Amino acid sequence: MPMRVLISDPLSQAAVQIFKARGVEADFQPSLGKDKERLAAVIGDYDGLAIRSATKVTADTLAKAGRLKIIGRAGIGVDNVDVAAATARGVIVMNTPFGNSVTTAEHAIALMFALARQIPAADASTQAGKWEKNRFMGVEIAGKTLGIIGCGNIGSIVAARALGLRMRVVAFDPFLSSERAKSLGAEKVELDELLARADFITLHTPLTPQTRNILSAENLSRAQKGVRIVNCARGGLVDEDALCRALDSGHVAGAALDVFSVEPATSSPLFGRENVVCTPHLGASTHEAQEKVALQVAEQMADYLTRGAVANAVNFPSITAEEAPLLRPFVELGAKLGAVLGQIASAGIEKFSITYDGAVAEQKTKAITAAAACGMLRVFLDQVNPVSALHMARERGVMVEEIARAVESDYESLITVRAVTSKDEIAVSGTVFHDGRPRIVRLGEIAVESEFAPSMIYVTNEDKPGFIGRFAGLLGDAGVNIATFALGRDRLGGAAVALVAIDGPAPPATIAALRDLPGVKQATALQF
Ligand SMILES: NC(=O)c1ccc[n+]([C@@H]2O[C@H](COP(=O)([O-])OP(=O)(O)OC[C@H]3O[C@@H](n4cnc5c(N)ncnc54)[C@H](O)[C@@H]3O)[C@@H](O)[C@H]2O)c1
Ligand SMILES: O=C(O)[C@H](O)COP(=O)(O)O
Repeated sequence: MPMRVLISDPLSQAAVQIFKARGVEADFQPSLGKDKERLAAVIGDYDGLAIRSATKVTADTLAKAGRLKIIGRAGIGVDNVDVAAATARGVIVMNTPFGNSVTTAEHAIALMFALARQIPAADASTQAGKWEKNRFMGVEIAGKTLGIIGCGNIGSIVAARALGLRMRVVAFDPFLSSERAKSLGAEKVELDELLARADFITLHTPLTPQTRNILSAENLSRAQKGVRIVNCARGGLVDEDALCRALDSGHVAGAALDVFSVEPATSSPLFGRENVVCTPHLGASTHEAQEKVALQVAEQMADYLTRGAVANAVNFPSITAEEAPLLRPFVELGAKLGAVLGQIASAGIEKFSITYDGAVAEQKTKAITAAAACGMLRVFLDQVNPVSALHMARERGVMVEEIARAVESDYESLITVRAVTSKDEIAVSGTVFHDGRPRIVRLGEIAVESEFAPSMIYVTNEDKPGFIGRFAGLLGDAGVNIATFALGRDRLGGAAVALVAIDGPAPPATIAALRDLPGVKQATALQF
């Protein structure tokens, strides 16, 4: 069945062409996203959902999206998607982090000029035939200080443009290094200093618990009298009621807002003021930006749906289309090793660790770790996939640890999964040979080499004469055909393991009988 994608927001039609060219069916319904009920009614038919900011993907919507594998945001902010709920359901959420940055930075600069020269009000007055030349006295931008709150992709582009306009730039961003600030030509400052020095403040952070109301009543009062504020990032960064009061008192000389705490913003106490300029979330709305984000999101989504490549996902590590085939055998190995661990564990798993030795340590190990955790959890849970596995492990209190070491071993690449249970610690190691087929090479500390088969029996026993004959005889008497038989022991007369591939699932009665054989410590049926 071909993959199907729903485009539920007004993306450029270029996205449809890309999906088609890549063999993915695309349904272009650009206003559907605004209608929650209709979206919930149809979402179950799709493997992918391509959106902008109007479609809200809630946990309820996701609960109806049984087939959904990926949500692609043609833009930057994914705050209209319940990413935690998507992750828990194993749905990849990806965005296009750079496609509209220049356009949005340009909108911020345009809004700053609109404020400085009161262009919207002057335009309305002039077109009303008033010619009020003396009414609109502006402020020059050159020589003024611009305070940038959030100096990531868009903030840095704004900084570069502002320096070109001969402004001084100060930036507050806890994740901006002084070196990076210097290379941008900006001065890194704390928020209080920015507030005290800026003539214009522009916001470019996501909306997070830390940034919500970052321009609160208190912080607005700390800003210079006559400050002008631009918000082209997210509604909620500025306390809108406090801003109204600061505009009323004249402490804030003007504000230009592209985003609002409630959108669509069809009424607001901020509306109708001469010194307030508003646009309807137009930051990303240029032909160029929309073409870029639509093409990029369609490419990324098609790459994932058809080739397993992951780019710009906010809830999964990136894997390029070139890396995907190289990674695949290790992902398969990880999943199978995890499945062994989950099936042989005799008590609840408290900690899961995975160690990468040799060449594999250079690969995208996070994807392998996710697959291994998924393999382990799938023994206990139906609804888990590599995207949701780490979330589900954490939710169940299982600590996950990943260790990558460039050490040499007997194998070019060696992966060891280990589980600490409430009773003991168990470990399984494996590798991928040049034939691309994963193999088990160690169970605990005992070397034993075996390929994976759909049905296997795992036995640990005391190394005593006659055991193998009794074991094979019991299987023969039960009509269980042995395909391969791998044995290992730590020392003569010590602990031994057997890994037996059989043709068809092991009958439970046979496993029970195996457990009764003298010297057997554990007998477990394995399924892959
Ligand atoms: N109006 C629009 O149409 C439009 C268009 C594009 C992007 N945006 C929004 O603009 C925002 C910024 O986008 P970006 O691409 O620059 O993102 P980005 O991730 O590159 O940059 C965000 C910056 O904010 C900083 N930050 C985070 N928490 C902070 C805090 N508490 N205080 C100060 N700084 C903090 C981060 O360190 C980062 O450098 C996003 O929310 C995005 O959704 C809006
Ligand atoms: O985060 C973004 O990319 C912007 O808010 C753009 O939103 P839009 O795609 O709805 O214009």
